[in-house]
Amino acid sequence: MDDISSKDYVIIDNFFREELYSGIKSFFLGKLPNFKEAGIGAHSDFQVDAKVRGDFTYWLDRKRDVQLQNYWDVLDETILIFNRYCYLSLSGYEFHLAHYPSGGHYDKHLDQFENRNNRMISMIVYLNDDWKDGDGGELEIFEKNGTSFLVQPIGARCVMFKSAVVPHAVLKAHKSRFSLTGWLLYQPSSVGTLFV
Ligand SMILES: O=C(O)CCC(=O)C(=O)O
Ligand SMILES: [Fe+2]
Repeated sequence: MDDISSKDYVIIDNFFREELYSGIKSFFLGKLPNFKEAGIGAHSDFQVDAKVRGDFTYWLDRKRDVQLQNYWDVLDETILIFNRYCYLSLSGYEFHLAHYPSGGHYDKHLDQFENRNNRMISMIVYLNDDWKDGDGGELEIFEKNGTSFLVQPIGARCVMFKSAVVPHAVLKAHKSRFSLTGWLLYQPSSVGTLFV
């Protein structure tokens, strides 16, 4: 929490215990046939542009995806911690599973949309069991001082950052890259309307 206040981001390894990790991973693999090509922007701005991003996503729904109950519990706890220690007023979230096939990437961007700024915290947990140097797919985080650094998408690693101020990119993956990515919102996502 101190890191996200001072540096705008935080990286936490082993964010999920083993059992939760494998539950989420098998849920992910089961849903793979239902993933859709991801777009950029919200509302009418929504567009699919493979030049900008090359991932496929599956939006989660707490009521429908009850197999993820333990994950929803972790999320509730995370939101409570942010509200208590960082004085945020988070009251909702939106999450999707993401699959970058080999060759997939995401150009440098911010996670807040121009016409919808309720995304406060971006939260990514990687689901890649044996990611190695050379597999690509690193998350590049751009810091305030103009430098950037790379984060390997290794299993159970969680990256959180302030959605409005931390530019980031996903470098080209050289094999399938899996993640659970979402945003903690200061209003429920229905206010800004979801896209699929
Ligand atoms: O998967 C990642 O490392 C980042 C994904 C991302 O930037 C996004 O979905 O907005
Ligand atoms: Fe992003």
